Amino acid sequence: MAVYTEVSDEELQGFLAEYDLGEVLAFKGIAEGVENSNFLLTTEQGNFILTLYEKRVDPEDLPYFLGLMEHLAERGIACPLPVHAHDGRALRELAGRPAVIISFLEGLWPRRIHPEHCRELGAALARLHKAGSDFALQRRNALSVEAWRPLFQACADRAGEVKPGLMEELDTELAFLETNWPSDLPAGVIHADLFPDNVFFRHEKLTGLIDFYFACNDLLAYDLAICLNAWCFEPDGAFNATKARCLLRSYAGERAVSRAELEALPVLARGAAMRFLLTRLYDWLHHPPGAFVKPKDPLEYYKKLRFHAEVRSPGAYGLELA
Ligand SMILES: Nc1ncnc2c1ncn2[C@@H]1O[C@H](COP(=O)(O)OP(=O)(O)OP(=O)(O)O)[C@@H](O)[C@H]1O
Ligand SMILES: N[C@@H](CCO)C(=O)O
Repeated sequence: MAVYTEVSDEELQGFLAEYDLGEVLAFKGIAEGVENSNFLLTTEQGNFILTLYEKRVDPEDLPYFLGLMEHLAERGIACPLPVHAHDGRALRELAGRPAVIISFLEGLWPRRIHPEHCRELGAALARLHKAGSDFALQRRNALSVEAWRPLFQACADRAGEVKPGLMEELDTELAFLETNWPSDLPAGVIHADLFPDNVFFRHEKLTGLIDFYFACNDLLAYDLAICLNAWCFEPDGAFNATKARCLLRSYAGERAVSRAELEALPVLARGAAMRFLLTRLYDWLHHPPGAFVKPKDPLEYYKKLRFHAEVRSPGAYGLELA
């Protein structure tokens, strides 16, 4: 479960004295999530999430993530809003960690994806991209194509434990991606990790987007490719063209997708698969024995990578070139 740092009652009381949230009614750790420690905090003012940022979040990036949530929320995107303390600051410290209280979003993430979820997601992603277009801060994508070879090298000597011959195959694939990665497509703020567990729904209507801690400036269509991988494959590995069509068409209904973006979709989806394959492989090979967070399956993303490598035309994803 994702509570790496415990917070004592005294620490919590001292911390909350800086805010106008009233008395604490309940406080408990949240099991989901793997990166940070999250707590559900209920006060006289309602429900909130208290997050303590753990080692993998660079504190220098926090003003970008928090500023982005504020920027998007002000423009009508259903995302958490950081709560400011008396001194005006949202980013503070608790139990030796950078800490923030954010607003609580209603809804549940979907355990079984229906085409309607993908339709809702496509429109929300496009709105997020449009709302991010005038966000003033910049953050480079630290997990884009230049980062993949160092990650690959950090796994190279043990990847055969996961699948014989995997490294040889990934080496060839990486060389292809490094040569063919597009750079001249529309760019802006992307979420970069919009998996089902980061999107809340009620009765198939999208109610919120969370976890902006990989957000950065990169190609907008790359975000679409990440969602295609995370939402449009079945648990048995089969690609679901209906879900992809729903996702892409509803995205395109909100933000026009250029011909160049569509043509680049197969390579972007290969790259998106490589990114999550490598981070999962790294975590699989490097997680401490007995750690309570179960690493995610890297081979799920190997199968997605193989699928996209065979795609000859973006029509396979259900959007035709104009
Ligand atoms: N604003 C929010 N409103 C309601 N619930 C939230 C909110 N933020 C986080 N949660 C809850 O906390 C859980 C973990 O949050 P989050 O995904 O941000 O964690 P994380 O540690 O960054 O994990 P990961 O990057 O692995 O998804 C979510 O699954 C959700 O249950
Ligand atoms: N969404 C990521 C993990 C958290 O960032 C994955 O499924 O590999």
